[in-house]
Amino acid sequence: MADSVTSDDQKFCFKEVLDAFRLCLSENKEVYMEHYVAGWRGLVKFLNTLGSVFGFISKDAVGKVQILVSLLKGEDGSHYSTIQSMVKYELENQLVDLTKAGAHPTSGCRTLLRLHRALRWLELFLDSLRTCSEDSKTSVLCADAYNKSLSKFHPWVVRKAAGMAFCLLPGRQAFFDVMNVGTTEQVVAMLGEAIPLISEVYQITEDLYAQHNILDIP
Ligand SMILES: CCCCCCCC/C=C\CCCCCCCC(=O)N[C@@H](COP(=O)(O)O)[C@H](O)/C=C/CCCCCCCCCCCCC
Repeated sequence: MADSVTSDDQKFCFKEVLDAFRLCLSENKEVYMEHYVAGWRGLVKFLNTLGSVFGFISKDAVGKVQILVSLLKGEDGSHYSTIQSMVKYELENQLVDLTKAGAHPTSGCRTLLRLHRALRWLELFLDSLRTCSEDSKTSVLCADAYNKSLSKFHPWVVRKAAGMAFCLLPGRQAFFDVMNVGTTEQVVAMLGEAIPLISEVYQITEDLYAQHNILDIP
């Protein structure tokens, strides 16, 4: 794993994100933290190509990825090898603030929940990018996906700032070019591979959090 999640010495390549999410699931459907975090690092790399107006989003995502990487590399790292083991360990050891913000603002469960909610936005956004027409506006697709998912967890000021940033998104073709995959047909095919993987990781995490009643960690 590279030292810095902000390192942008490598060009973004969507295949990296696809590979990370492909490696995320174990045979018995546990979600490997190392690959989950690698998927997010790849996505942040893409976000960083969009310019400083997206800096506040990138900063938040990078901060959360860094928290998870620190836990994974820390002395209790063995408990963080999968999302399932993290939830078990943190709940059994009272390391999560369950009802109100308190002693554990950077617990793995809380931090991952924020990224998990954003993963639903990603799934919806990628699906609309995959199926949209050539002249569709990415700003509208992104806002629609956001309004159907992540926005309900954000206060007005964040929703407003995100909405303004979306207006500055490049067009669909520029998106596809930055993905570094090849022709439009190849991009669409790769999105078709990635979306079910992302969706499965999302659903397994959602079910796990629901089962432990931790979908509302403050
Ligand atoms: C062409 C295909 C590739 C598409 C690649 C998309 C790349 C997206 C990369 C990262 C997505 C950003 C993930 C943001 C995580 C946000 C987590 C969150 O909800 N944080 C809030 C709550 O945290 P706490 O305060 O409770 O700790 C925090 O308040 C948020 C602050 C920043 C604003 C987040 C807005 C998110 C908008 C959705 C992402 C839009 C990215 C557009 C780029 C296409």
